[in-house]
Amino acid sequence: MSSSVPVIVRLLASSVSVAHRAGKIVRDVMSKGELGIIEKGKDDYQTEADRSAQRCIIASLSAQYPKLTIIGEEESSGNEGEIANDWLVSEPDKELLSLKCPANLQSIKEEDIVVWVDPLDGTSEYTQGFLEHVTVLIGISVNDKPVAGVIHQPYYKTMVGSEKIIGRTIWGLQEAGVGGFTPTPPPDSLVITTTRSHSNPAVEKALQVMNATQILRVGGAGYKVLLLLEGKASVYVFASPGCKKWDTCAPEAVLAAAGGKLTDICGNFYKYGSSVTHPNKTGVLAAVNNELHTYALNRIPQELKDILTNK
Ligand SMILES: Nc1ncnc2c1ncn2[C@@H]1O[C@H](COP(=O)(O)O)[C@@H](O)[C@H]1OP(=O)(O)O
Ligand SMILES: [Mg+2]
Ligand SMILES: [Mg+2]
Ligand SMILES: [Mg+2]
Repeated sequence: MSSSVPVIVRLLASSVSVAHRAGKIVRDVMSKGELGIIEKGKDDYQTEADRSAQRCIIASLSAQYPKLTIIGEEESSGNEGEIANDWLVSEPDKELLSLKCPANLQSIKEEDIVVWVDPLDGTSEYTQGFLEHVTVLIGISVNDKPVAGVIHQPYYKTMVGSEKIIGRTIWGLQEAGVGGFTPTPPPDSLVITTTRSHSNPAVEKALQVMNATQILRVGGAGYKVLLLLEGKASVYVFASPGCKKWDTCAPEAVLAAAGGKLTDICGNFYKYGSSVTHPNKTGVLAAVNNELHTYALNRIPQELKDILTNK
C-alpha cells in the first residue's frame, strides 16, 4: 500500500515515528542519570542522549530510504557497534500516510532529498534541567528548500482524562499544513523569543531595537519556533552565528507550512542542499507572518547586518 504514497509523504510519516522513538531515548538517558557530557567547543556540548538519538534516527531512516542524503549534527565515532533492535523503527505513522502531497513534490525521488537531523536541540537546557525546551528535529529538504519537518518535544505533558501522556510530535508539510498541536494566533503585543544560553552584545542590540513588550529567553531553535506556532511569541531574533542547518531546517519547514517565515537577519533564506556549509553565519529571524517578519527585518540596524555578513 505504502509504495503508492509519494516518497516525501512516506518519509515524513517515518520521521514522525522515529522522532517519537528518539524522544524516548532522550528521556531514558536522563532517567538513568549518566549523561556522558562531552564539550565540543565553547558553550557547545554533546551528551549520550544526543549520540544515541542520532544513531536511532539515522539507522532507522537509512535502512528504509538508502538513497537519501542524511546529515546529522553529531559526528559518529565509527566504532559504535550494532544498533539495538528496538532502536530501529520501521513503521511509519499511519495517519500521516494519507496526507495530500503537493503537486510539485509528487515525483521527487529519494536521491533528491536531503534530511537534516538534530537529535537533541537544546542540549545546554537538557543538561541544566529545562526539559520542556528540548526537541528532536528532522528537516526534509528538496532543491535547497525545507519542504517538510518534524519537531518532537519529548517532555511535553498532556492529560487525557486522568492519564498523563508524555511527548508530542509536531509536523508540517508544504501546502498540506501542520499537525500535532493547535495553531494559535500571535499575541496582541510584540513578544520576542531569543536564546537563553548563547547571548552576546550583537544579540542584545538586535533585541533592544525591536520595541517588544516582552522577551522570552528560551533554549533551542525548535522550541522557539513552537512558541511562535502556539501564539506565545510572534518573532524569533538571534543576531549571531551559532545555529546550524540542522537547527533551522525542520523549524523553517513547519513554520512555513503554518504561514510563517524563517530567514537570516538580512531576510535571505538559507539553503539546505547536501553541499552547503553547516553554520547559519548570518543569524536567525523568524516570524509568524510576513508582516511581522518585515517589521523586524527593518528594525535590525544595517551595522549589525554588515557585521554578520563581514561587510
Ligand atoms: N554558539 C553555539 N554553539 C553551539 N550550538 C549553538 C550555538 N548557538 C546556537 N546553537 C544551537 O542552536 C540552538 C538554538 O540556540 P539557542 O538555544 O542559543 O537559541 C541551540 O540549542 C544549539 O543547538 P544544539 O542544542 O542542538 O546544539
Ligand atoms: Mg549541539
Ligand atoms: Mg540544535
Ligand atoms: Mg543538537
